[in-house]
Amino acid sequence: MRLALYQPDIPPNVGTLLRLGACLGVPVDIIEPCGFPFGARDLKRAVMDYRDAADVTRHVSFQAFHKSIAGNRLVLLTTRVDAPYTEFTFTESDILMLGRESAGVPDDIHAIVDHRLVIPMVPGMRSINVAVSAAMVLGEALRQTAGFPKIGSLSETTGLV
Ligand SMILES: C[S@@+](CC[C@H](N)C(=O)[O-])C[C@H]1O[C@@H](n2cnc3c(N)ncnc32)[C@H](O)[C@@H]1O
Repeated sequence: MRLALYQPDIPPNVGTLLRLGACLGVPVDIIEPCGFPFGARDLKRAVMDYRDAADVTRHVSFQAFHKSIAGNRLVLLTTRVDAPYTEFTFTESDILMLGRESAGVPDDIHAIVDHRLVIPMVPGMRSINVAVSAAMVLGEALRQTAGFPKIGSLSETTGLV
């Protein structure tokens, strides 16, 4: 399982997602251009010292990213479909892609992904925060594929939170 962030706009969201990936052992792909310098202070504040544990790959473009994942299913989380993620069968090699906070993904990318899933919302609500969306769906995907780290396999805690 991997997470992919399409041209993220908001540094604290990226920091939160890198921390999530570090804690769950899930690599994160960043599809550039980001809407901020990658070393932004508020990204560092959100990722804290989990940055070194995060497995991050930055791609210069969607095309470069797409080429690098050939053979894996690209699963887009989007508000524009009516296929709930709770009814989807995930596989270990799936890549869960999140759209940019301001605009999701463009139509051409929406059209070429392998699967599109929604987190069902109350009518009239626009969208859920991107990091919260990722956490919800990643949790279900890891549960289905027995992909969570094993309890007891984690290294000793540092005393930091
Ligand atoms: C703030 S939302 C972007 C909203 C944007 N207007 C759109 O239509 O995608 C950022 C990203 O979070 C994810 N997201 C937010 N709410 C979601 C939902 N209910 N179902 C699936 N993905 C969601 C999507 O990947 C989305 O592109």
